[in-house]
Amino acid sequence: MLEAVNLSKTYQQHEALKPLNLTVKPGEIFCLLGANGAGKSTTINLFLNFIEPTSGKALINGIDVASSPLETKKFLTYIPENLMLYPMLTGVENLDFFCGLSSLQFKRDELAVYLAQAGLQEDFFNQRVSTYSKGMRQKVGIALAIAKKAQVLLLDEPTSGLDPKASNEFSELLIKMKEIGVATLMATHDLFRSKDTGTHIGIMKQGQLLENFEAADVSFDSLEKLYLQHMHN
Ligand SMILES: Nc1ncnc2c1ncn2[C@@H]1O[C@H](COP(=O)(O)OP(=O)(O)OP(=O)(O)O)[C@@H](O)[C@H]1O
Repeated sequence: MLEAVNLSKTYQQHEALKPLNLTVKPGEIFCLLGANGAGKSTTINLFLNFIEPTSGKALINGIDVASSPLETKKFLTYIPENLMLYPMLTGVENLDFFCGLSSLQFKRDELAVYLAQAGLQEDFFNQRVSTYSKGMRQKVGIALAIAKKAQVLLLDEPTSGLDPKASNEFSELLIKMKEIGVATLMATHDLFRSKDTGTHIGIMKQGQLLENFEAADVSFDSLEKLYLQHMHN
C-alpha cells in the first residue's frame, strides 16, 4: 500500500508538490493526470526516495521511504518512460541482473516463465535488448515486478510512445497485477487508459491534487471535460 501524508516538495520558492494526502490500496490502480510540470513525477520520485520531502511522509506498507529506503524498495518496482536496461544483454540476462540487485536468484527457466507471464515473445528471451521495441522493454520491467512479487508498482508515463496494441497489452498486464493485489501509482497523460484501466483517477495542477475519484464514477466524456476545465482555469 502507498500513502502520502502531507507530503510536499519545494524547490527554492517553487512548490513542486503542495501537501498531498493520498492512499493507494492493494488492488488499486491510481492514475495521476496533469499538465507538464503539475507535480506527477515529483510525487513518484518522493515515493522512490529519489528526492527528499520538504514536509510530510511517503509511506510504503506503512514504512517511511526516507528513513527506510532499502526496505521499502524491496516491495516496489519502478518503470519509467524509458526503462534502463543493458542493451548488450538479453532479456533473460537483464532480468537476472535486476533480480540480483534485489538479492533474488532464479534459474534460467524460472526467469523465462516470468518473461512469458509478462507477455514477452519467447523468440526474444535470449536476444539482446538492443533489438527490443519499447513495449518489449516495458514487459521486462513487468517481469521484474512479477519475479520480485512486488506489492507496489510506480509508473511514470510507462505507455507514452507505445503503439495502441502495445499500450493495450501493458494495460492488460496492469490489470493482472491489480488482480493479484498490487497497488499501482501511475503518472500518465492518457485519459482513455486512465478511465479504462485505472480504479482511481487524480487530476493535478501546479503541484496540487485537485480531484480524486473512482474511475467507475465518470464516463470518458465527463473525464475529458473535467480535465480540460481544470487546465483552462
Ligand atoms: N530539481 C528541480 N529543481 C527545481 N524545480 C524542479 C526540479 N524538479 C522539478 N521541478 C519543478 O517541479 C514542478 C513539477 O515537476 P514534475 O516533473 O513533477 O511535473 P510532471 O507533472 O511530472 O510533468 P511532466 O508531465 O512534464 O512529466 C515543475 O514546475 C518543475 O519545473
